Amino acid sequence: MSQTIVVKIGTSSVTQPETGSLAIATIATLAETLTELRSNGMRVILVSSGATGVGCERLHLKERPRTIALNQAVAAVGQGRLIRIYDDLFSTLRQPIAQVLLTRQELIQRNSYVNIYNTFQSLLDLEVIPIVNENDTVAVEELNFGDNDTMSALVASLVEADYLFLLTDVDRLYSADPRNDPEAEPIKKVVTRKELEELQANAGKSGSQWGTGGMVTKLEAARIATGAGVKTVITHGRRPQEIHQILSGASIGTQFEAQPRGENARKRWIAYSLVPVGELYLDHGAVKAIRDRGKSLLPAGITHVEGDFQAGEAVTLCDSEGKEIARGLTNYSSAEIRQIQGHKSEKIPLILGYTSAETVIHRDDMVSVL
Ligand SMILES: Nc1ncnc2c1ncn2[C@@H]1O[C@H](COP(=O)(O)OP(=O)(O)O)[C@@H](O)[C@H]1O
Ligand SMILES: N[C@@H](CCC(=O)OP(=O)(O)O)C(=O)O
Repeated sequence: MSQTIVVKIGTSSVTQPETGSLAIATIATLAETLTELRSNGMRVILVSSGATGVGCERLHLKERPRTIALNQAVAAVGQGRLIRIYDDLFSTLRQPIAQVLLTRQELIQRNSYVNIYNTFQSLLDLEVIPIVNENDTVAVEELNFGDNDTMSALVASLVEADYLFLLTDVDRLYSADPRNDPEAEPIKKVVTRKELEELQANAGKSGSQWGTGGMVTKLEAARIATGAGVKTVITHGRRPQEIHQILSGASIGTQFEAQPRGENARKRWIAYSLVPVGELYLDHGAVKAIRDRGKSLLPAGITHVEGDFQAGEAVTLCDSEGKEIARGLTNYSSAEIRQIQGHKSEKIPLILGYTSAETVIHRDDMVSVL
């Protein structure tokens, strides 16, 4: 079976830091590298940022737009220009590409998530390189990604990629932001979940002027991707050709080992793509049953409900101290759960006048925190 690789390139790499104009040499080398990988039989997806940055340059704006409407308008200007450059370069190399614009909303909806999966498979079977970006022009504020790091990890999980490359404007992750701290130590390898969580706890929040995420979102992307069995590498975007050496085992960038791809695809969708809209607080017995024995959640173990949600939406399950232990899709709305919490399942028809399910969350619809 051929390998699948997802390469994400940030605004800081597709544009010139001084002028904001397109970094043509970088994009050309990236196109050559990805075309070579494709010709070697790999399935390749490119996630490219830059719509807003390129739109700003086209419209002579000196900084990123501060209002949503302006950002959406500027991204619409830049995206066309960006894809045109990619199409020109890849066409010269006789490599067909496709533009795929996604929103978080579509990755939350199970049916559109499955549709996106099928579309990617068809494009990859056709030996096309899909070029993905967030559909900034229609994304709503409460549910946008903002940066493409998280989205590229969800795409890598969706297609069960072997590798995710996060190309940025530093050569790897450091113990602190190297722009501000000359003593920052390079980090070459991250092997365990615990090491990754410690890095996440220490990560600074600053990014470059045009990028949005900084290292915080790259570490979150690494958590999602490695949890889905995808090896993840943070490396310099100005040298895309190094992807070849990394695939041959060279120690370049920061390399995160993949965890075993344990959960099935639907459970990964619940764990990473959904955005929980409420919280259920559980008593000690329910926490133990779920965490240690993988049981379903019954109304008897619920002590408190936060938020307003409908049946079928995603919620977080918390212990009595508010620590998340799992998340899942609820069979009842928040209003119904407030009535049945603390009661045995056989009381549900007496209280509500009907029963939708014995469980509030069935174990098939639940994942423990990864
Ligand atoms: N611990 C760190 N190690 C490396 N870079 C860091 C770290 N913390 C913050 N950064 C900053 O993150 C920036 C890259 O993030 P960002 O600008 O969002 O890039 P991109 O546009 O590629 O997504 C770097 O220029 C660097 O200044
Ligand atoms: N979708 C947006 C991504 C914004 C952005 O700057 O992202 P990144 O450079 O990946 O931190 C765009 O194309 O402008």
